[in-house]
Amino acid sequence: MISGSLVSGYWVVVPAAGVGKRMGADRPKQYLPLLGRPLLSLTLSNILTWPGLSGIVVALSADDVHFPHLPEAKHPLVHPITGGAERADSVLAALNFLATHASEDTPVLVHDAARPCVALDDISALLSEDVSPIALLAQPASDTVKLSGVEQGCAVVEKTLDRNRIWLAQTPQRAPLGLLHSCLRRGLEQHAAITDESSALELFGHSPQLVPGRRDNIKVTHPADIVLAETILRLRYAPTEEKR
Ligand SMILES: Nc1ccn([C@@H]2O[C@H](COP(=O)(O)OP(=O)(O)OP(=O)(O)O)[C@@H](O)[C@H]2O)c(=O)n1
Ligand SMILES: C[C@](O)(CO)[C@H](O)COP(=O)(O)O
Repeated sequence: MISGSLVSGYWVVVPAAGVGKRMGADRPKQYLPLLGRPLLSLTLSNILTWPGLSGIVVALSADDVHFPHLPEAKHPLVHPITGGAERADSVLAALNFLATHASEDTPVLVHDAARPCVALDDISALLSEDVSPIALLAQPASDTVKLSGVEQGCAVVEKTLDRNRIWLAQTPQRAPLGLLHSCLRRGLEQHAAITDESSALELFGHSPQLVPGRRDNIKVTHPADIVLAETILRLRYAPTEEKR
């Protein structure tokens, strides 16, 4: 149960400039059909329902020819920009744009285009005034977690980790615009390995709050994830009687 009011006036950055190597499809995975609609269209239309949204900056590949055909491309709150070589570069490009359009204390949520299933109750949890201004959705580990080593070319167990301290990071990840912009820019200048916004903030001593997220906020990465995401969305939006 979410207590307290929700943060409003935030912007959402959507990194959508990837090529989807692990998907191995005939087009970037963000344009593959889910329930008959391009994945990115589902994610953007989901975000456009979030309360208190000021705008969306979507980072696209320089050679993206699909985006203009999405209905959301014409939405006044959606601002396309050109992304970069890696996800972090795309997020930085979006923050460079935002820095000329919003104040440094504006809350920013970064959400993967590849996560169309994020639920509104998770967004409300992340936007709660009770939550730290630097926070991320994450799934507490429910399986036993192994740290791997290599022996004779095979992955072997090096040790079992305490799963009570293991969380699988999701998105959105939230931070004030100026802080995230500075940490990401400086982290990339230092050639640090930055695979999410939290890791850029951690580089400079920040400890983002972990907000428990639903297991069905999956990142569509491999071919099997398409059917899984469609099943999640069908169950999410099916009429009540069909959910039994
Ligand atoms: N240069 C990049 C690389 C990735 N992304 C985005 O970051 C999100 C998460 O990245 P991932 O799931 O790895 O997507 P891809 O990089 O496309 O996948 P792959 O690694 O299989 O190529 C995706 O929405 C992707 O479009 C991006 O904006 N810019
Ligand atoms: C940001 C992220 O979704 C958190 O789990 C993940 O790091 C993205 O990784 P990817 O390799 O860019 O998909």
